[in-house]
Amino acid sequence: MKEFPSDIPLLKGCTIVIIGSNHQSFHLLEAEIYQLGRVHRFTNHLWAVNFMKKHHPDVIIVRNTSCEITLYRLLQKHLCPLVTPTVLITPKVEKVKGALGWHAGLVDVVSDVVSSKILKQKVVNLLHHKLPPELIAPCSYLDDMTGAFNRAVFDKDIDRAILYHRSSNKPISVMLLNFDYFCQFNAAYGYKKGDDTIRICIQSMQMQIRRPYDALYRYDTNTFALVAPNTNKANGRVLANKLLQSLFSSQIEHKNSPEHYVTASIGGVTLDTAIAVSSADELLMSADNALLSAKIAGKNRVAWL
Ligand SMILES: Nc1nc2c(ncn2[C@@H]2O[C@H](COP(=O)(O)OP(=O)(O)OP(=O)(O)O)[C@@H](O)[C@H]2O)c(=O)[nH]1
Repeated sequence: MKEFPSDIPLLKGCTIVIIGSNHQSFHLLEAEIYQLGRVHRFTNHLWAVNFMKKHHPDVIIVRNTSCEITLYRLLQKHLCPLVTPTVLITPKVEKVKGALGWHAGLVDVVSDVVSSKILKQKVVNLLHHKLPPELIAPCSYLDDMTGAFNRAVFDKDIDRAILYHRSSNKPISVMLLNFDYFCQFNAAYGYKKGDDTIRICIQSMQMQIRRPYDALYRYDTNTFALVAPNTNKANGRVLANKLLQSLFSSQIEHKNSPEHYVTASIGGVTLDTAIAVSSADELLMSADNALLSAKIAGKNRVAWL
């Protein structure tokens, strides 16, 4: 078998993420991968997802005997389709092959009895065929300023969330969060400080969002959307209040706000059996109306429809 030399410039500095249990037999299998570039290994898939949001890997290898499908769904949710080639190593190749993931960047499913040399060669081939960055850039899925998912991802996810609700009957809470008195903030501290403040606030809110399928998106300028599947109205309100509480307790000075600190308002709506909406637009209009009620009622609060 002809091998690509692994020291050619293309492979230098590549980033490979391996996700999966930390068993000794896997170390043997993965040993050759470590020669290819910077390898980051995670046993916790959420840590891996957080890492990958910041440092876009060139290849992902998922290795987990018990829950490949759950793990893969999670990757599918958090990573932009087709951007990062993903190889799944599993004892159940045939089962997984027919299941899912192909449209989301999965390029190969290999058995866990594959040899380490073949695995390495597969990864090298992927690195060679990876799209150049200028072609990948338009597929970006994160908002550059805050690291939240961007509007394009939101538009797809909200439609998917509504379909999921229809087929499962499980509730979905959707919130719109808008910073208060932000025009005055910019006027007092400058636009650059305004940008930095939005970034810090959103990053600290991300820490409060613990459930893996909850996601935060930049919806429009200084408005952010949170979609929380399997979350009823009561729990949605709890989460919204937790976010506002954490923002307020950060005590970021805002001398032109009556609260003296940066605050935000949230409008929420829960899609459940009591509410029938025909489209994402209708759902978002309800969340927007709730946001307006929170603003009219005095800001720094949650209003729910
Ligand atoms: N620094 C900064 N400012 C932004 C950004 N996006 C929007 N803004 C500013 O936010 C202000 C608009 O926010 P609005 O929510 O419409 O109005 P507001 O002044 O916050 O008033 P309320 O929402 O009623 O409290 C404008 O001054 C925008 O320039 C951004 O990315 N960075």
